[in-house]
Amino acid sequence: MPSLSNPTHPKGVSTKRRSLPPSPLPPDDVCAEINAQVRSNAALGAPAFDFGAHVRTRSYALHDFHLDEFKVVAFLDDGVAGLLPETFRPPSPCPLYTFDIDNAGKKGLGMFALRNIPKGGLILVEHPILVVPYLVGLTTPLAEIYTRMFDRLTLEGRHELTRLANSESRDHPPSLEDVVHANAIGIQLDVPDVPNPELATHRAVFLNTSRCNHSCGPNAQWEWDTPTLSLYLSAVRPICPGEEITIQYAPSTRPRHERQKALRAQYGFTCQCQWCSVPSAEAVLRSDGARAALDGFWRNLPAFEEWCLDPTMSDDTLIKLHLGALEMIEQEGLQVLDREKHVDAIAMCYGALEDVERFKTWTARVCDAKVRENPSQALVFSKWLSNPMTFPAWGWRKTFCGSRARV
Ligand SMILES: C[S@@+](CC[C@H](N)C(=O)[O-])C[C@H]1O[C@@H](n2cnc3c(N)ncnc32)[C@H](O)[C@@H]1O
Repeated sequence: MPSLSNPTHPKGVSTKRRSLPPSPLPPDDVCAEINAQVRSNAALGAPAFDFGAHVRTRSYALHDFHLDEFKVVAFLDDGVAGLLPETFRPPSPCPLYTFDIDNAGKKGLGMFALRNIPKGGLILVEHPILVVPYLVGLTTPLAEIYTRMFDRLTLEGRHELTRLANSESRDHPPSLEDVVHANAIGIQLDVPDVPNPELATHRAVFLNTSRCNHSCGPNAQWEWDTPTLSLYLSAVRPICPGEEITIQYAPSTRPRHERQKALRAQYGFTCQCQWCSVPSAEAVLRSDGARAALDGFWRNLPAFEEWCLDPTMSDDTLIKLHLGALEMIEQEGLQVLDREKHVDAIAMCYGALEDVERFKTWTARVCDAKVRENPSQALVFSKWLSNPMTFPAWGWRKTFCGSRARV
């Protein structure tokens, strides 16, 4: 694991600009196919993408970033490279001895916890070894670009990179392109505000995080941080020593058959996670139902203000819905879905019902959760905790719908 503790790092030296010549315009059918793929991919956020214009306006260069002892090689659009900070800030210190890489059975290798990791606990902080655009707007073969990148890595970096998993393609020996595709994590870099900008999504390969297998009920999540050029991996629920540390490669609220289809199409494997291996058709139905309900939860939920004003809804309508969501999150291992929003909403409902005791219980839970991630918000909630009547919606439901049975 590289040490990440030095002060600031120079941005790194890029090689000559336009290290690859601009491409001729690709054939119409190629453009149409890529346009259809990119436009329909909600995660890329580019519904009007135009590959022809993309290729015409792209100019790339290779960059080396020397961060402490670690070398990052990036192939970047010039506009994107120009938006990177002049110096990268040092990331938070990396916790020691949180994980090991070990055998994960049919999934190959995996990452396993070496000690108890609390919910929200940092598991690892890591720079990528390679960064490439999600879609390279050049007709230069990708293999050529990857070879150039590979040649710039340190000996140790090359060794580690080639030991990562390959995609499951059986029809040719694994190439660097296979390794990148099997191991890349989609990070977002800033793009210039110009017509036909580069896509913000980039593929980044990490020597440790790329060992995390996928789970449809993952116990960890990552966050990308451009100012430090690093990824932060943290636990979304408590993790025990020996437990495998997993992340999600694709959103996990779709039904099982759709999740499996997407993972096969995008990554070439059949998911073996515990949530895909439930024992019976009934269990699959139950799981799919819960995931569908969570997927549409916020879209289908009556607004808090509407509930406060509408006497035809019962006092516990929203509370029951949020408690149900919390139960489904536990059942499906979907703590990645921000359960705190439900806790927050339940506290608000009790405030609107002037239920001091329950308002305090749930607000205390909100405070606990926010202390780490948003201390200034935690302060506001702790003010409401010590004096519930300062909560802005205090008694709204009671005022508008009259006094009703407590829930
Ligand atoms: C990013 S790598 C993860 C680490 C990998 N297992 C290794 O040995 O280095 C992705 C590959 O791991 C395997 N994998 C990850 N999650 C899996 C899962 N839930 N079920 C089956 N295989 C999985 C697949 O072979 C996939 O192509």
